[in-house]
Amino acid sequence: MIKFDHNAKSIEDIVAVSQGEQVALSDSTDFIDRIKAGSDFLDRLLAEEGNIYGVTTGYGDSCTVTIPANLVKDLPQHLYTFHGCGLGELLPIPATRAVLAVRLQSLCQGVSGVSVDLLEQLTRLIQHDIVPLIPQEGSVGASGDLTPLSYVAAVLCGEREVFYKGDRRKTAEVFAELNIQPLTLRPKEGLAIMNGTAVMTAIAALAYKRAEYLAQLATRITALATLASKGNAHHFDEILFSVKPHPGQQQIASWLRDDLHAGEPPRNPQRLQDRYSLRCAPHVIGVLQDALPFMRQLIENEINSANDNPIIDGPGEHVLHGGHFYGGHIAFAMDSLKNAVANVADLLDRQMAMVVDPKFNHGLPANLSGAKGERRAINHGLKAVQIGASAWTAEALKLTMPASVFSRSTECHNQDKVSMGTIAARDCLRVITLTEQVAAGSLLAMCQGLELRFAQGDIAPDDVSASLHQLVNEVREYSAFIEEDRALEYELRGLCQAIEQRKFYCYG
Ligand SMILES: N[C@@H](Cc1ccc(O)cc1)C(=O)O
Repeated sequence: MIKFDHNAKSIEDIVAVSQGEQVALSDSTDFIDRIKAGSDFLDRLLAEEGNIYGVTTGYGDSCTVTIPANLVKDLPQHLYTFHGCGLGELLPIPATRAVLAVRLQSLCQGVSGVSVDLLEQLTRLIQHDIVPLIPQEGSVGASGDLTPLSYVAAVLCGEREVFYKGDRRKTAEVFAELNIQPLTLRPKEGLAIMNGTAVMTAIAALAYKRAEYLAQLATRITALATLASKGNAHHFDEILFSVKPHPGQQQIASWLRDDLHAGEPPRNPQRLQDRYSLRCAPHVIGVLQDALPFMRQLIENEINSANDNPIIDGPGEHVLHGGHFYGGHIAFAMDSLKNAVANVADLLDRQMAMVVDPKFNHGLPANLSGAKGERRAINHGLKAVQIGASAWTAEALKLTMPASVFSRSTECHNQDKVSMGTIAARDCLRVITLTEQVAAGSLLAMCQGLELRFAQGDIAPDDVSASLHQLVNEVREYSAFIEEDRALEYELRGLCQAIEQRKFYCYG
């Protein structure tokens, strides 16, 4: 159970909610007073001065338009209605639950001028697992995720559609069934829901966890690849890495040493220098590992921020106009993360290319085929999986073009510099999915390679660390050693799902 109030939430909290963890809204008087201070101040200001941006004016470039008093109450509904123009695929359900949690956390900071009723309604959606249908496209990520978040606003008010208990339903029907009253948005509340970075930030939180796991899994795959290709474990030597003090890179090298039991480096190693995809693995995966703490800081700061405009300082009685809906930090995090992750895809793809190729694999059969005798002639082992990995890697690399550099001036040049953070986040998630596919193919190849070494008597099973045996055993629950050709799609899909769900035990 995750309690929402003004206290900070971690990436892990958001991921837990995305996966179904239950939530509650704090009922502490301190918290409720904090929220009420903002909405009460807005009420007073409206009564006394009668002029607040986005409440009695049009939005964005239309802020010079004055709203007649009798139409002020209709304005929030117009905001989410005219933004109901999202296109593209729907956001998956877990990501949408994360969006709800991220927006709730931002509004809980108590500086968006919203009512406790609104926070309760948002909490109710998560509690009943009522998930708005949100089309993914149409946000420039700087006036917040206005268009996708309009779907959250509309659903809170009983409009548009939701997923509920596995079905796509009209929100109004589901609310009626559960006796939930549609919300009528108060002045400023439409803006408060929509004028922020919740969609890109939610996707970023999910991407972070998967990328963090990929750094570990790629390390363990590299250990298997080193054994399968008779590589030199002393490339990961402790003294060697002590003189290049990137902590993440050192961590990867240390994990590799543990997995490979590498002891004192021999004076005359048989193989002096492996190719870079083995020798420089800590230098490639290490970039991702070293980037993670900074990525976490960017994402968690955004989760715990008031990303809205205007900011309502209830106790101090200020309405502060700014640009906190601008998703530049998430855009940078996602543009950078996808680059670091795609490099890991490329590394694994190169390792696989080496291990399946009898010109480079130091004595393993072509394509790692496990077939025997004359049947070798018709069996092609992992040939097509390796071709697939090349395609998945190319697609991942192609998507590394930064989105943030494609800022367009939009909305009558009011939004003349925007973040494109949501596009960056969606690309990052796609790059991660493709890299997980490459990792799945690599797992098949490296487990097969190691077992072939056992069969050929090149390596004694007892000389291999328990951690690597455990990974091979776990992989074998999804896919057996390949002796005769078989169509591997469903086994690969199973492995991909297991990777996405972080099922294979890595380094704790
Ligand atoms: N994000 C804008 C408000 C806005 C809202 C909706 C729009 O369609 C455009 C602009 C601001 O706070 O300044």
